[in-house]
Amino acid sequence: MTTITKAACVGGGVIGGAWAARFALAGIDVNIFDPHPEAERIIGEVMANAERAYGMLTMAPLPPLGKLTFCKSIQEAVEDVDWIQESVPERLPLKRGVITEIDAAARPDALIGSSTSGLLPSDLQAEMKHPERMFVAHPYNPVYLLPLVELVGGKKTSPQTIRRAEEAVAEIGMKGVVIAKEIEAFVGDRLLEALWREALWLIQDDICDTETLDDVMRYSFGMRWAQMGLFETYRIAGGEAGMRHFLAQFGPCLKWPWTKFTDVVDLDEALVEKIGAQSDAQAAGRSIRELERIRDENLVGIMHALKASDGGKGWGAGKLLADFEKRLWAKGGTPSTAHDVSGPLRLVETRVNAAWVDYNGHMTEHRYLQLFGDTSDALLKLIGVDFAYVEAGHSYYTVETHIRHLGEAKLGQALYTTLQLLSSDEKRIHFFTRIHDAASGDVIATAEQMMLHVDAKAGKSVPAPAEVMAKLKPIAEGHAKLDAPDGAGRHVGQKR
Ligand SMILES: NC(=O)C1=CN([C@@H]2O[C@H](COP(=O)(O)OP(=O)(O)OC[C@H]3O[C@@H](n4cnc5c(N)ncnc54)[C@H](O)[C@@H]3O)[C@@H](O)[C@H]2O)C=CC1
Ligand SMILES: C[N+](C)(C)CC(=O)CC(=O)[O-]
Repeated sequence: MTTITKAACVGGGVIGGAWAARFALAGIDVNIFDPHPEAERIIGEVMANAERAYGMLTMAPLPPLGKLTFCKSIQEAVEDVDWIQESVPERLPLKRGVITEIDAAARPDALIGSSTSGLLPSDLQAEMKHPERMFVAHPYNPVYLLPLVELVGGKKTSPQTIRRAEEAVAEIGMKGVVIAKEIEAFVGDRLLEALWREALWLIQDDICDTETLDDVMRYSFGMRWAQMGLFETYRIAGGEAGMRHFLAQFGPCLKWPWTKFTDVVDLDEALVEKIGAQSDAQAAGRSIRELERIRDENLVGIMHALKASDGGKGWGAGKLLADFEKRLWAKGGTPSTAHDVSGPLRLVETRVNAAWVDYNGHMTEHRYLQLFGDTSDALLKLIGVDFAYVEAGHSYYTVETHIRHLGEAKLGQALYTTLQLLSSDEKRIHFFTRIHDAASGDVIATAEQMMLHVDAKAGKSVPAPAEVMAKLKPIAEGHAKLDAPDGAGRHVGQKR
């Protein structure tokens, strides 16, 4: 299994910055080289949006955020990393020069992916000493949310490189699709170019403006394409007779004058200005960062819908997200060292991200419950109730929660949680969790909760097995010596 422990991004614009966010959110440290004087600010803003998006995307325990290091040269950025992603502007001589420089400084076993949207990998690797480890890894914007990477090898790329790349991107929640033969623009951009060319003609010929064209897409086939591609969609459109009927009915239309595919519109000054003005009007004053946030919210919603599809098994990008989360749950929260049971267990470290903040400017209610839930999940992992245990048919369910809010948590604030067992037996675990401000240690919220051990299929509580009880025992014994927490056993009510 190929995993990336450290990555480098050469070029940190729209795509390089979002690659950096994808890596960092998967817990990978990233070196960045980009000569742009404001690269750090720009990537910082992309990171903020990406963290906000992941806060909405998943409740699975993300690894600690990878560290971003801004480097002064390509050599410094790439010399000690496993994966280098080149994302400099789309010009062959520039890209080839940069990739050749990366090749000279990188470890011979490091993988080198190019974000190019259409250049041939054979052309990019032409001057490399170790071309066998170079390939196209073409992502889609925003790279931190859209999971696809087209993996395209050149004449000198080894099959092993493509296999390693496929494995490595899977580990960061992406779907590597291997393109069988190199061709300009690969698969995705060939399709997009065809659509884009036709769209430009429709604007040039005053058939519609940019907003109308976008409405035609987003209220119709745009919605379809997130969940089924062209062929699966058209199979259904063929009715009960399926694809063959569809081809018989609509195949001949391709010969009618419905498209102008062979002609490329002349993007002269007038057309550029026309599209620019229509696009400005469509944006209605929203900044690019605002539009990115709206786009991200929509994409997260779509992925959540797809995750619930096919009777809960997940579909397409939603199934991929579910599988990624399984891996995060399997890895996350697993204690690396034995816990000291002479005090409350310190279990979760986190930071308030933008998606957690409400209109009052502080962490919103349900995110407290999420943190309490993450903490009880961490306790369960500690006593052997992990993903495999749950899949085998048993689990703990929370049956009662009492939360007290004692302070506020603001955007970016570092927090940690501690958990104290109050009592336990074969069926029940009664416990008290505190959320602390990481800087001062002050308690900002507490929860008293009860969990029941259940047989999930039978839908009833049953005694936990001996191996779980054996792991629970030392914690229970240690915590039996502690004073009852202030606030335990409280109920909601006014003093009369
Ligand atoms: N923007 C998009 O929607 C997509 C772009 N791509 C591909 O990603 C690549 C980058 O495109 P964008 O990020 O959109 O461009 P961009 O213009 O936003 O970013 C390019 C960055 O490269 C930096 N740069 C220029 N020369 C450099 C050098 N010698 N070394 C290091 N950095 C250098 C620039 O300062 C800039 O920050 C292109 O190959 C493009 O085809 C791929 C998928 C989608
Ligand atoms: C416009 N583009 C060719 C750079 C687009 C892409 O390469 C993929 C995308 O994200 O649309």
